[in-house]
Amino acid sequence: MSAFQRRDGELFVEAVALTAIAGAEGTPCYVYSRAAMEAALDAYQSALAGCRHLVCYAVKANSNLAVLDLLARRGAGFDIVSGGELERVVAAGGDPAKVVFSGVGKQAGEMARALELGIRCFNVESPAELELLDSVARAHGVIAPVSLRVNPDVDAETHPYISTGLKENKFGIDSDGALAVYRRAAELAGLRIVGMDCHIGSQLTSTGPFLDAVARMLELVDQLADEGITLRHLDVGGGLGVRYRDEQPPAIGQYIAALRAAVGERDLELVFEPGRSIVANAGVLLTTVNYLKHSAWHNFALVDAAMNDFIRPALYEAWVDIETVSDGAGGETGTWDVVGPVCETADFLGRGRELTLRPGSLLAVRGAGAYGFVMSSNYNTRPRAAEVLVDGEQWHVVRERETLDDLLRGERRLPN
Ligand SMILES: Cc1ncc(COP(=O)(O)O)c(C=O)c1O
Ligand SMILES: N[C@@H](CCCC[NH3+])C(=O)O
Repeated sequence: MSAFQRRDGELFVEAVALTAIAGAEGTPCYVYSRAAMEAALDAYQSALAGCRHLVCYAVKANSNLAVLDLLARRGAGFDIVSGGELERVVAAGGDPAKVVFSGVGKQAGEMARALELGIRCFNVESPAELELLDSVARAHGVIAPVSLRVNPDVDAETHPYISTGLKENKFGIDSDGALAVYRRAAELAGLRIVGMDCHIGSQLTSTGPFLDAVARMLELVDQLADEGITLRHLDVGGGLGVRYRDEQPPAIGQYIAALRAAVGERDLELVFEPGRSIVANAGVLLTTVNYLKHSAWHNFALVDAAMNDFIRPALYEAWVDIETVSDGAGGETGTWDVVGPVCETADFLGRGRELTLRPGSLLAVRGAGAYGFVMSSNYNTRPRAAEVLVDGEQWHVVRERETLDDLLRGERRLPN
Protein backbone atom coordinates (compact mmCIF):
# COMPACT_ATOMS: atom_id res chain seq x y z
CA MET A 1 0.00 0.00 0.00
CA SER A 2 1.31 3.45 -0.87
CA ALA A 3 2.44 5.61 2.04
CA PHE A 4 0.50 8.47 0.39
CA GLN A 5 -3.27 8.12 0.76
CA ARG A 6 -6.27 10.38 0.56
CA ARG A 7 -8.58 10.51 3.57
CA ASP A 8 -11.70 12.67 3.48
CA GLY A 9 -10.22 14.54 0.52
CA GLU A 10 -6.89 15.29 2.23
CA LEU A 11 -3.56 13.84 1.15
CA PHE A 12 -1.73 12.08 3.98
CA VAL A 13 1.73 10.63 4.22
CA GLU A 14 1.54 7.70 6.62
CA ALA A 15 -0.62 9.11 9.45
CA VAL A 16 0.24 12.77 8.91
CA ALA A 17 -1.75 15.28 6.84
CA LEU A 18 0.47 17.16 4.41
CA THR A 19 -1.45 20.35 5.24
CA ALA A 20 -0.16 20.05 8.82
CA ILE A 21 3.46 19.90 7.66
CA ALA A 22 3.02 22.79 5.22
CA GLY A 23 1.30 24.82 7.94
CA ALA A 24 4.15 24.33 10.37
CA GLU A 25 7.17 24.38 8.08
CA GLY A 26 6.03 26.45 5.14
CA THR A 27 6.69 25.67 1.50
CA PRO A 28 8.53 24.65 -0.60
CA CYS A 29 9.22 21.61 1.53
CA TYR A 30 10.26 18.05 0.74
CA VAL A 31 8.40 15.36 2.68
CA TYR A 32 9.54 11.73 2.82
CA SER A 33 7.96 8.57 4.17
CA ARG A 34 10.19 6.37 6.31
CA ALA A 35 7.92 3.35 5.80
CA ALA A 36 8.03 3.68 2.00
CA MET A 37 11.83 3.78 1.93
CA GLU A 38 12.12 0.84 4.30
CA ALA A 39 9.60 -1.18 2.30
CA ALA A 40 11.59 -0.67 -0.91
CA LEU A 41 14.86 -1.70 0.74
CA ASP A 42 13.12 -4.72 2.26
CA ALA A 43 11.87 -5.70 -1.21
CA TYR A 44 15.49 -5.87 -2.41
CA GLN A 45 16.66 -7.75 0.67
CA SER A 46 13.90 -10.32 0.61
CA ALA A 47 14.24 -10.96 -3.14
CA LEU A 48 17.92 -11.64 -2.48
CA ALA A 49 17.34 -14.02 0.43
CA GLY A 50 19.25 -17.26 0.03
CA CYS A 51 22.12 -15.78 -1.95
CA ARG A 52 25.12 -13.81 -0.77
CA HIS A 53 24.31 -10.18 -1.42
CA LEU A 54 24.81 -6.56 -0.45
CA VAL A 55 22.42 -3.75 -1.29
CA CYS A 56 24.43 -0.54 -1.53
CA TYR A 57 21.98 2.36 -1.66
CA ALA A 58 23.20 5.05 -4.12
CA VAL A 59 23.68 8.04 -1.83
CA LYS A 60 23.38 10.54 -4.68
CA ALA A 61 19.66 9.85 -5.07
CA ASN A 62 18.80 11.35 -1.67
CA SER A 63 21.66 11.95 0.73
CA ASN A 64 19.86 13.36 3.76
CA LEU A 65 21.49 11.98 6.92
CA ALA A 66 18.16 10.74 8.27
CA VAL A 67 17.55 8.76 5.07
CA LEU A 68 21.03 7.21 5.18
CA ASP A 69 20.57 6.48 8.88
CA LEU A 70 17.30 4.60 8.47
CA LEU A 71 18.66 2.56 5.56
CA ALA A 72 21.90 1.76 7.41
CA ARG A 73 19.91 0.54 10.42
CA ARG A 74 18.14 -1.89 8.10
CA GLY A 75 21.38 -3.35 6.81
CA ALA A 76 22.06 -1.29 3.69
CA GLY A 77 25.52 -0.59 2.40
CA PHE A 78 26.17 2.49 0.28
CA ASP A 79 27.36 3.40 -3.19
CA ILE A 80 29.23 6.71 -3.08
CA VAL A 81 30.76 8.94 -5.76
CA SER A 82 32.68 11.50 -3.70
CA GLY A 83 34.58 12.06 -0.50
CA GLY A 84 31.63 14.19 0.59
CA GLU A 85 29.22 11.29 0.25
CA LEU A 86 31.64 9.11 2.21
CA GLU A 87 31.61 11.58 5.11
CA ARG A 88 27.80 11.64 4.98
CA VAL A 89 27.68 7.85 5.30
CA VAL A 90 30.02 7.99 8.29
CA ALA A 91 28.02 10.84 9.88
CA ALA A 92 24.83 8.81 9.42
CA GLY A 93 26.30 5.78 11.17
CA GLY A 94 26.84 3.71 8.01
CA ASP A 95 29.45 0.98 7.98
CA PRO A 96 32.43 1.85 5.72
CA ALA A 97 33.03 -1.88 5.22
CA LYS A 98 29.77 -1.87 3.23
CA VAL A 99 30.70 1.08 1.01
CA VAL A 100 31.53 0.83 -2.69
CA PHE A 101 33.15 3.86 -4.29
CA SER A 102 32.08 4.60 -7.89
CA GLY A 103 32.79 7.64 -10.07
CA VAL A 104 35.03 8.55 -12.99
CA GLY A 105 37.05 11.28 -11.28
CA LYS A 106 38.15 10.04 -7.87
CA GLN A 107 40.94 12.14 -6.39
CA ALA A 108 43.97 10.94 -4.45
CA GLY A 109 42.74 12.54 -1.21
CA GLU A 110 39.35 10.85 -1.52
CA MET A 111 41.04 7.50 -2.16
CA ALA A 112 43.29 7.96 0.88
CA ARG A 113 40.34 8.72 3.17
CA ALA A 114 38.38 5.75 1.83
CA LEU A 115 41.37 3.47 2.43
CA GLU A 116 41.78 4.86 5.94
CA LEU A 117 38.13 4.05 6.70
CA GLY A 118 38.42 0.58 5.15
CA ILE A 119 35.72 0.71 2.50
CA ARG A 120 34.63 -2.47 0.81
CA CYS A 121 35.90 -1.66 -2.69
CA PHE A 122 36.70 0.89 -5.34
CA ASN A 123 34.81 0.63 -8.63
CA VAL A 124 37.68 1.69 -10.86
CA GLU A 125 36.64 3.39 -14.09
CA SER A 126 39.88 3.84 -16.07
CA PRO A 127 43.46 2.51 -16.37
CA ALA A 128 44.78 5.87 -15.13
CA GLU A 129 42.61 5.65 -12.00
CA LEU A 130 43.93 2.12 -11.40
CA GLU A 131 47.53 3.35 -11.40
CA LEU A 132 46.72 6.25 -9.07
CA LEU A 133 44.86 3.98 -6.64
CA ASP A 134 47.80 1.59 -6.56
CA SER A 135 50.23 4.38 -5.74
CA VAL A 136 47.95 5.90 -3.07
CA ALA A 137 47.47 2.48 -1.44
CA ARG A 138 51.19 1.72 -1.44
CA ALA A 139 51.98 5.17 -0.03
CA HIS A 140 49.64 4.37 2.87
CA GLY A 141 50.98 0.84 3.33
CA VAL A 142 47.63 -0.80 2.58
CA ILE A 143 46.08 -2.89 -0.18
CA ALA A 144 43.11 -1.41 -2.04
CA PRO A 145 40.21 -3.76 -2.86
CA VAL A 146 39.36 -3.26 -6.52
CA SER A 147 36.46 -3.95 -8.84
CA LEU A 148 36.55 -2.71 -12.43
CA ARG A 149 33.48 -0.93 -13.76
CA VAL A 150 33.04 -2.31 -17.24
CA ASN A 151 31.19 -0.49 -19.98
CA PRO A 152 29.30 -3.20 -21.87
CA ASP A 153 28.06 -0.95 -24.69
CA VAL A 154 24.42 -1.69 -23.94
CA ASP A 155 21.58 0.74 -24.69
CA ALA A 156 19.69 1.34 -21.46
CA GLU A 157 16.73 2.75 -23.43
CA THR A 158 16.43 5.72 -21.13
CA HIS A 159 16.94 9.49 -21.40
CA PRO A 160 20.32 10.10 -23.08
CA TYR A 161 21.50 12.29 -20.19
CA ILE A 162 21.21 9.37 -17.76
CA SER A 163 22.44 6.57 -20.01
CA THR A 164 25.88 5.43 -18.88
CA GLY A 165 26.60 2.06 -20.51
CA LEU A 166 27.22 2.98 -24.13
CA LYS A 167 30.71 3.16 -25.62
CA GLU A 168 30.37 6.90 -26.19
CA ASN A 169 29.60 7.54 -22.49
CA LYS A 170 32.41 8.60 -20.18
CA PHE A 171 31.73 5.78 -17.72
CA GLY A 172 33.58 2.53 -17.11
CA ILE A 173 36.23 0.61 -18.98
CA ASP A 174 35.39 -0.59 -22.49
CA SER A 175 34.48 -4.25 -21.96
CA ASP A 176 36.69 -5.25 -24.92
CA GLY A 177 39.72 -3.88 -23.09
CA ALA A 178 38.71 -4.97 -19.58
CA LEU A 179 40.70 -8.22 -19.48
CA ALA A 180 43.94 -6.33 -20.12
CA VAL A 181 43.13 -3.92 -17.29
CA TYR A 182 42.39 -6.84 -14.92
CA ARG A 183 45.77 -8.37 -15.85
CA ARG A 184 47.42 -5.07 -15.05
CA ALA A 185 45.55 -4.85 -11.72
CA ALA A 186 46.79 -8.34 -10.86
CA GLU A 187 50.40 -7.13 -11.30
CA LEU A 188 50.08 -4.10 -9.03
CA ALA A 189 51.23 -4.68 -5.47
CA GLY A 190 48.87 -2.11 -3.96
CA LEU A 191 45.70 -3.72 -5.30
CA ARG A 192 43.57 -6.80 -4.63
CA ILE A 193 40.97 -7.75 -7.22
CA VAL A 194 37.61 -8.45 -5.59
CA GLY A 195 34.90 -7.97 -8.18
CA MET A 196 33.38 -6.58 -11.34
CA ASP A 197 30.94 -3.68 -11.59
CA CYS A 198 28.63 -2.22 -14.19
CA HIS A 199 25.98 0.53 -14.18
CA ILE A 200 24.33 1.19 -17.50
CA GLY A 201 21.98 4.02 -16.63
CA SER A 202 19.04 5.20 -14.62
CA GLN A 203 15.23 4.91 -14.90
CA LEU A 204 15.36 1.65 -16.90
CA THR A 205 11.90 0.25 -17.40
CA SER A 206 12.67 -3.25 -18.66
CA THR A 207 15.00 -6.04 -17.63
CA GLY A 208 16.39 -6.64 -21.15
CA PRO A 209 19.29 -4.15 -21.02
CA PHE A 210 20.27 -5.34 -17.51
CA LEU A 211 20.36 -8.92 -18.76
CA ASP A 212 22.48 -7.94 -21.79
CA ALA A 213 24.95 -6.19 -19.51
CA VAL A 214 25.11 -9.13 -17.10
CA ALA A 215 25.67 -11.55 -19.99
CA ARG A 216 28.66 -9.49 -21.10
CA MET A 217 29.99 -9.34 -17.53
CA LEU A 218 29.66 -13.09 -17.07
CA GLU A 219 31.62 -13.74 -20.28
CA LEU A 220 34.42 -11.68 -18.77
CA VAL A 221 34.10 -13.39 -15.37
CA ASP A 222 34.54 -16.79 -17.06
CA GLN A 223 37.51 -15.60 -19.11
CA LEU A 224 39.15 -14.23 -15.96
CA ALA A 225 38.54 -17.52 -14.13
CA ASP A 226 40.34 -19.33 -16.98
CA GLU A 227 43.31 -17.07 -16.30
CA GLY A 228 43.20 -17.82 -12.58
CA ILE A 229 41.63 -14.50 -11.55
CA THR A 230 38.57 -15.27 -9.44
CA LEU A 231 36.10 -12.64 -8.32
CA ARG A 232 34.22 -12.48 -5.05
CA HIS A 233 31.35 -10.32 -6.22
CA LEU A 234 29.40 -9.12 -9.21
CA ASP A 235 28.01 -5.59 -8.85
CA VAL A 236 25.22 -4.91 -11.33
CA GLY A 237 24.80 -1.27 -10.33
CA GLY A 238 21.50 0.50 -9.91
CA GLY A 239 19.12 1.88 -12.49
CA LEU A 240 15.80 0.17 -11.91
CA GLY A 241 13.11 2.66 -12.92
CA VAL A 242 9.94 3.70 -11.13
CA ARG A 243 6.48 4.63 -12.30
CA TYR A 244 6.12 8.41 -12.55
CA ARG A 245 3.27 8.39 -15.06
CA ASP A 246 2.53 5.34 -17.18
CA GLU A 247 5.90 3.58 -17.20
CA GLN A 248 5.70 -0.09 -16.27
CA PRO A 249 9.06 -1.03 -14.79
CA PRO A 250 9.38 -4.54 -13.40
CA ALA A 251 8.73 -4.85 -9.68
CA ILE A 252 11.88 -5.06 -7.56
CA GLY A 253 11.29 -8.78 -6.93
CA GLN A 254 10.87 -9.55 -10.64
CA TYR A 255 13.98 -7.62 -11.58
CA ILE A 256 16.08 -9.39 -8.94
CA ALA A 257 14.71 -12.78 -9.91
CA ALA A 258 15.66 -12.20 -13.55
CA LEU A 259 19.21 -11.21 -12.62
CA ARG A 260 19.60 -14.08 -10.15
CA ALA A 261 18.52 -16.51 -12.86
CA ALA A 262 21.06 -15.02 -15.28
CA VAL A 263 23.90 -15.42 -12.78
CA GLY A 264 22.82 -19.00 -12.06
CA GLU A 265 24.88 -21.16 -9.72
CA ARG A 266 28.10 -19.17 -9.96
CA ASP A 267 29.72 -18.55 -6.59
CA LEU A 268 29.42 -14.78 -6.70
CA GLU A 269 28.07 -12.39 -4.12
CA LEU A 270 25.55 -10.09 -5.81
CA VAL A 271 25.89 -6.36 -5.18
CA PHE A 272 23.23 -3.81 -6.17
CA GLU A 273 23.41 -0.02 -6.15
CA PRO A 274 19.77 1.13 -6.27
CA GLY A 275 18.93 4.78 -5.71
CA ARG A 276 15.72 5.91 -7.37
CA SER A 277 13.79 2.68 -6.77
CA ILE A 278 14.32 3.06 -2.99
CA VAL A 279 13.40 6.72 -2.54
CA ALA A 280 11.66 8.31 -5.56
CA ASN A 281 8.08 7.47 -4.73
CA ALA A 282 8.70 7.87 -1.00
CA GLY A 283 8.84 11.66 -1.37
CA VAL A 284 6.82 14.68 -2.43
CA LEU A 285 7.67 18.33 -2.84
CA LEU A 286 5.05 20.59 -1.28
CA THR A 287 4.52 23.94 -2.94
CA THR A 288 1.95 26.72 -2.68
CA VAL A 289 0.26 28.59 -5.52
CA ASN A 290 1.11 32.28 -5.25
CA TYR A 291 -0.62 33.66 -8.33
CA LEU A 292 -2.84 32.57 -11.17
CA LYS A 293 -2.09 34.29 -14.47
CA HIS A 294 -3.82 34.03 -17.82
CA SER A 295 -2.37 34.77 -21.22
CA ALA A 296 -3.84 34.31 -24.68
CA TRP A 297 -2.28 30.84 -24.89
CA HIS A 298 -1.71 29.57 -21.40
CA ASN A 299 -2.95 29.55 -17.88
CA PHE A 300 -0.04 29.80 -15.48
CA ALA A 301 -0.06 28.77 -11.85
CA LEU A 302 2.92 30.53 -10.27
CA VAL A 303 4.06 28.44 -7.34
CA ASP A 304 6.72 29.01 -4.69
CA ALA A 305 8.92 26.04 -5.76
CA ALA A 306 11.10 26.41 -8.82
CA MET A 307 13.68 24.69 -10.97
CA ASN A 308 16.30 25.45 -8.33
CA ASP A 309 14.29 23.26 -5.91
CA PHE A 310 13.44 20.47 -8.34
CA ILE A 311 15.28 20.51 -11.63
CA ARG A 312 14.19 17.23 -13.22
CA PRO A 313 11.37 18.72 -15.33
CA ALA A 314 13.65 21.49 -16.66
CA LEU A 315 16.69 19.28 -17.20
CA TYR A 316 15.15 16.11 -18.63
CA GLU A 317 11.61 17.31 -19.39
CA ALA A 318 10.70 14.72 -16.79
CA TRP A 319 6.98 14.27 -16.07
CA VAL A 320 5.93 14.14 -12.43
CA ASP A 321 2.42 14.05 -11.09
CA ILE A 322 1.12 17.24 -9.48
CA GLU A 323 -1.99 17.18 -7.34
CA THR A 324 -3.83 19.42 -4.95
CA VAL A 325 -3.35 18.35 -1.35
CA SER A 326 -6.94 19.21 -0.32
CA ASP A 327 -9.83 18.21 -2.56
CA GLY A 328 -12.71 20.61 -2.65
CA ALA A 329 -10.64 23.63 -1.64
CA GLY A 330 -12.24 25.39 -4.59
CA GLY A 331 -10.83 27.61 -7.30
CA GLU A 332 -10.68 27.75 -11.07
CA THR A 333 -10.74 24.47 -12.95
CA GLY A 334 -8.57 24.53 -16.03
CA THR A 335 -5.40 23.43 -17.75
CA TRP A 336 -2.41 24.96 -16.03
CA ASP A 337 1.31 25.29 -16.58
CA VAL A 338 2.72 24.98 -13.07
CA VAL A 339 5.73 27.29 -13.06
CA GLY A 340 8.13 28.78 -10.53
CA PRO A 341 9.47 32.29 -9.91
CA VAL A 342 12.90 31.71 -11.53
CA CYS A 343 13.83 33.78 -14.57
CA GLU A 344 14.04 30.93 -17.09
CA THR A 345 11.36 29.67 -19.45
CA ALA A 346 12.46 26.15 -18.50
CA ASP A 347 11.34 26.86 -14.95
CA PHE A 348 8.31 24.60 -14.87
CA LEU A 349 7.25 21.68 -12.70
CA GLY A 350 4.52 20.51 -15.06
CA ARG A 351 2.74 21.75 -18.15
CA GLY A 352 -0.84 21.38 -19.27
CA ARG A 353 -2.17 19.96 -15.98
CA GLU A 354 -5.87 19.67 -15.26
CA LEU A 355 -6.27 21.16 -11.80
CA THR A 356 -8.66 23.25 -9.74
CA LEU A 357 -6.58 26.05 -8.27
CA ARG A 358 -6.78 29.30 -6.36
CA PRO A 359 -4.05 31.46 -4.85
CA GLY A 360 -2.99 29.61 -1.70
CA SER A 361 -3.69 26.11 -3.06
CA LEU A 362 -1.22 23.59 -1.66
CA LEU A 363 0.21 21.20 -4.27
CA ALA A 364 2.14 17.94 -3.92
CA VAL A 365 4.70 17.15 -6.60
CA ARG A 366 4.95 13.37 -6.49
CA GLY A 367 8.01 11.20 -7.18
CA ALA A 368 10.29 13.83 -5.66
CA GLY A 369 12.16 11.61 -3.20
CA ALA A 370 14.99 10.85 -5.66
CA TYR A 371 17.18 13.40 -7.42
CA GLY A 372 15.08 16.16 -5.86
CA PHE A 373 16.62 18.09 -2.98
CA VAL A 374 20.09 16.72 -3.83
CA MET A 375 20.02 18.49 -7.20
CA SER A 376 18.69 21.76 -5.82
CA SER A 377 20.69 24.96 -6.01
CA ASN A 378 20.62 28.57 -4.87
CA TYR A 379 20.00 29.95 -8.37
CA ASN A 380 18.31 33.35 -8.19
CA THR A 381 19.59 33.49 -4.56
CA ARG A 382 16.79 31.24 -3.41
CA PRO A 383 17.32 29.42 -0.10
CA ARG A 384 16.95 25.66 -0.46
CA ALA A 385 13.80 23.99 0.85
CA ALA A 386 13.30 22.25 4.19
CA GLU A 387 13.19 18.44 4.34
CA VAL A 388 10.80 16.51 6.59
CA LEU A 389 10.69 12.79 7.33
CA VAL A 390 7.40 11.24 8.40
CA ASP A 391 7.49 8.22 10.68
CA GLY A 392 3.98 6.95 11.43
CA GLU A 393 2.17 9.65 13.38
CA GLN A 394 5.32 11.68 13.90
CA TRP A 395 7.31 13.91 11.66
CA HIS A 396 10.76 15.36 11.96
CA VAL A 397 12.47 18.29 10.24
CA VAL A 398 15.58 16.52 8.96
CA ARG A 399 16.97 19.57 7.24
CA GLU A 400 16.07 23.13 8.09
CA ARG A 401 15.13 25.55 5.38
CA GLU A 402 18.16 27.62 4.40
CA THR A 403 18.24 31.27 5.42
CA LEU A 404 19.54 34.22 3.46
CA ASP A 405 22.42 34.38 5.96
CA ASP A 406 23.32 30.81 4.97
CA LEU A 407 23.48 31.93 1.36
CA LEU A 408 25.72 34.94 1.97
CA ARG A 409 28.07 33.10 4.35
CA GLY A 410 31.63 32.95 2.99
CA GLU A 411 31.16 35.71 0.43
CA ARG A 412 32.89 39.05 0.82
CA ARG A 413 33.07 42.40 -0.87
CA LEU A 414 36.28 43.64 -2.46
CA PRO A 415 38.87 45.17 -0.15
CA ASN A 416 39.18 48.94 -0.58
C1 LIG B 1 27.43 4.25 -10.34
C2 LIG B 1 25.98 4.41 -10.02
N1 LIG B 1 25.38 3.51 -9.25
C3 LIG B 1 24.09 3.62 -8.92
C4 LIG B 1 23.32 4.66 -9.37
C5 LIG B 1 21.89 4.71 -8.95
O1 LIG B 1 21.04 4.67 -10.02
P1 LIG B 1 19.46 4.65 -9.80
O2 LIG B 1 19.12 5.81 -8.96
O3 LIG B 1 18.93 4.77 -11.17
O4 LIG B 1 19.13 3.35 -9.15
C6 LIG B 1 23.90 5.62 -10.21
C7 LIG B 1 23.08 6.70 -10.83
O5 LIG B 1 22.59 6.49 -11.94
C8 LIG B 1 25.27 5.51 -10.53
O6 LIG B 1 25.87 6.43 -11.28
N1 LIG C 1 19.68 12.89 -11.95
C1 LIG C 1 19.04 11.84 -12.75
C2 LIG C 1 19.56 10.49 -12.44
C3 LIG C 1 21.04 10.43 -12.58
C4 LIG C 1 21.62 9.22 -12.06
C5 LIG C 1 23.07 9.47 -11.81
N2 LIG C 1 23.90 8.35 -12.07
C6 LIG C 1 17.55 11.96 -12.62
O1 LIG C 1 17.07 12.82 -11.95
O2 LIG C 1 16.82 11.23 -13.24
